[in-house]
Amino acid sequence: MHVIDGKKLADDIIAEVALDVKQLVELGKAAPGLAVVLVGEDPASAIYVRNKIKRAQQAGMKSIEKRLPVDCSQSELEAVVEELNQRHDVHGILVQLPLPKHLSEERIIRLIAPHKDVDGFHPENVGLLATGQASLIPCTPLGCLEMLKRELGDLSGKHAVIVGRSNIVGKPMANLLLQANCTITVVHSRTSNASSLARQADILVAAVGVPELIDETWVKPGAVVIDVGINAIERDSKRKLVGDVNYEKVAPYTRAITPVPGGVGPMTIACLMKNTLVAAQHTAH
Ligand SMILES: Nc1nc(=O)c2c([nH]1)NC[C@@H]1CN(c3ccc(C(=O)N[C@@H](CCC(=O)O)C(=O)O)cc3)C=[N+]21
Repeated sequence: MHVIDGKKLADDIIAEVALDVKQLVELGKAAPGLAVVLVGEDPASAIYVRNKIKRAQQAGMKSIEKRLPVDCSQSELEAVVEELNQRHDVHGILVQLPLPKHLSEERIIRLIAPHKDVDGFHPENVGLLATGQASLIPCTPLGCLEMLKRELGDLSGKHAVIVGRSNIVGKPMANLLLQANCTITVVHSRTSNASSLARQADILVAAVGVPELIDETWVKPGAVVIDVGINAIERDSKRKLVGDVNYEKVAPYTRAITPVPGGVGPMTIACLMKNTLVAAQHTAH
């Protein structure tokens, strides 16, 4: 068994991106700009945004933050996105999700210019991914794929079981792995025999947001386990981050496993920087 070091891999990717950014700038182009839109103040997003700002700096990118009050209106938020769509110094736009209940995520995502949609959530990018065409690919699944390829090389013929069917992880993960010639099973809350299906997996991706749901009864010995969950829980009156996988119980049976923290999280941010670089490379400015 070995632990996949997402932090180290993310550091390597950021260093590569930084070199490419330097080249762009030497060619007389503007440094890639990444805009993050935050509605309201939630402590978990605060950590995420802080990490993104730090990584953008390391990569030599320009980082722009737009903060809106939790009670802002749909049209106020739309005006911010429209302004960012127009700005030549902004190559990537990320609207932090989830949005407060009174705002429509679908309408906001549709409004983001597809070539600036570094989350890969716009229906145009979703459709391109589903049909195997180049696109901006959601950061978390992209980071997971990178770790899987480094671990296993060619993924052809592997059986991947994905736990969770969200638009931001489960569904794009299934499409990406299908593209990589895996056989895909997606299990979710209505699946009757989820753990026995999971036990057939060569690759198990957990993305449900239920702390430590996956124990050793879900895992075939020698499987590669990717834990996407980042759940803040309280244990022994201390705040702690745990994944969707019960790491202590599962790790001994795996070929390789990602830890939480230090696994998928840092890779998500590294892929966000990579997507922003790609978006900048594809524009004339
Ligand atoms: N439009 C949108 N796109 C997102 O990608 C998105 C989002 N909204 N909303 C919130 C979630 C959450 N998310 C995280 C990414 C990295 C870490 C991360 O870097 N975690 C580190 C550090 C944790 C820590 O510092 O304590 C780790 O797991 O090691 C965490 C959380 C992206 N999200």
